Amino acid sequence: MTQVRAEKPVVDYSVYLVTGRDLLPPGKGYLESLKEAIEGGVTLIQVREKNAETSEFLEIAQQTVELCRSHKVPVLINDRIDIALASRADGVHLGQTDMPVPMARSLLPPNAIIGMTCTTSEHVRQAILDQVDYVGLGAVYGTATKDVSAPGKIRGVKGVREMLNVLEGTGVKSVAIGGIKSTNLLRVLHGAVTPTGHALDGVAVVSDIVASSNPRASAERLSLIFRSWAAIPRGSKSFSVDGADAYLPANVIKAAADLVAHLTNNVVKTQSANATIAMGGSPIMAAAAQEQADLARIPGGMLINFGTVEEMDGMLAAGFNANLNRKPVIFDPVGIGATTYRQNCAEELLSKWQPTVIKGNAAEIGALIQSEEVDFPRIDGVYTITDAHRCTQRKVKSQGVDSLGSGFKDPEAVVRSLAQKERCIVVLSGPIDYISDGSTVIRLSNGHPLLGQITGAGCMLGTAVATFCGAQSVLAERKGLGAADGVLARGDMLTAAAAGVLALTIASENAAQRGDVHGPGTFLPALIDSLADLTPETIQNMAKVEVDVENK
Ligand SMILES: Cc1ncc(COP(=O)(O)OP(=O)(O)O)c(N)n1
Ligand SMILES: Cc1nc(C(=O)O)sc1CCOP(=O)(O)O
Repeated sequence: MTQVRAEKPVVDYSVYLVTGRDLLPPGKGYLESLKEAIEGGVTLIQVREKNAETSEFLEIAQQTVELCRSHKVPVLINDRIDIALASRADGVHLGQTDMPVPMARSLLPPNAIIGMTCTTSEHVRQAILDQVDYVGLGAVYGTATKDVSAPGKIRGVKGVREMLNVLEGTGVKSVAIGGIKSTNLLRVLHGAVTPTGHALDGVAVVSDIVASSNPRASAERLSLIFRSWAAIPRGSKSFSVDGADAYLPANVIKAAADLVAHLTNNVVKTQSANATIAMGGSPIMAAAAQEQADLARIPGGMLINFGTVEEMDGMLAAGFNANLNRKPVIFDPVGIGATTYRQNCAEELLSKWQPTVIKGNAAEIGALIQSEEVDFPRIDGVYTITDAHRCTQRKVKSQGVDSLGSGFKDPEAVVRSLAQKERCIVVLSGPIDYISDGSTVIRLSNGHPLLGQITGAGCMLGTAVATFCGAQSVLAERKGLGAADGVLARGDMLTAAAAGVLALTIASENAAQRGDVHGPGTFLPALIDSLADLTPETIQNMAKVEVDVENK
């Protein structure tokens, strides 16, 4: 341990490599791999030796410290205070069953870095009391590097976010660990942010670097993603809002023949495909998991509508690959309130990928909020959602895939809250449509009652949002806007979601006015016609828009 330093070193936790010699590819030396990883951008090293005898562990630790000193990268030792002291490392990482932090602190020099593994919020609270320097939060995902199969060990991105909430205002740093790779890093970083903007200080990885035959390139990828993400100011808006005009169709573009991939239910496939074409998009109904990687490379939007919940593998792969390629993902959790199975599926999907937009009716949005808040009681298929802050009761019923009842007492608060929690745009459909990014709420009052008399109108709304978000992201990319790798979808997705809702609801008003429309049967084809006839000017003239910006 270097005794001369009186103050704690400033540690960059961003790309934290935990070693694992057993994972090295054949022919790759430990120190060779480490050096390349450091050159690629690793900022902190932990020597983790689960099978070595003390003498071997010490030798490895000493060699690591020597190499890392010359690169000015701090070294921590997993579990063993004695090895940390003997190798003059910068500190230790302790697990829940290792030596208690106060005892470790009393043995180590005052400037030693101490990190602690946390799997629950309670662990985090204790770590704060113990004044650790940082916490390792996980496991985020399953991993072959360590046995995390015990119940509750895999926390997902939401679990990490929950633990981050506890850290707010404490100054204790945090990294996430477990199954993190360059392919899911951006999704982890984006999802693990609290409503006030508190985010991870870094990510800890083993296999993504150690098992690589090119650890320099692997570290560079992780480092680039982390830095691009960190460069985006959290809490800042990607747009400025002066009033409703900001959402009117100077911004409302017609989709320019970009691909809109649909994983949608069998009931609405034909009409959703026709609606997409009418809006200028190019639909593909593609549900197989095996084709999602190819599809995601084509610019446009990705709609995941689980109306008939049959293709879970396809939906898991679709969102994951869309995130990977920065394509907007529109999630329509049709009928999620109807069965526990659907709720579990939504939970699984949202832990695997980050939606850009969640679109649902009152029952669907209510069910999603309920699954976020454990103390929302569910009573006989009626969701009684108690807002702990306001002590009000709101009731939204779910029956089949339709919502009953009048919706929420405070829809603005609901969409804001869900958007903040899920870190995406939320569209709550109904007689008035509410759209929020967690701060701004847009209210749109267009639409016609005939929309409620045809099947799949809600699904077509999802299609319209996906078409406009897809087109917006393609245009943003073409203009070179927001091309940083740190964003999951390029372009102003709030405006695009509003544009999609306006397109369908205004088209419904125009269709209903036609002389040849006598009821739902004649309304549906007229609606497709009206979508095809829409112009930005029509939307501009007919849109009923109000915007509410939250002043924090
Ligand atoms: C950064 C980081 N976080 C968590 C762990 C896990 O530590 P622990 O719980 O002590 O388990 P083992 O690593 O000892 O198996 C870690 N090592 N690093
Ligand atoms: C060492 C470790 N600790 C974990 C925890 O959850 O506490 S997961 C883990 C292994 C992480 O390895 P990889 O990056 O290869 O998935």
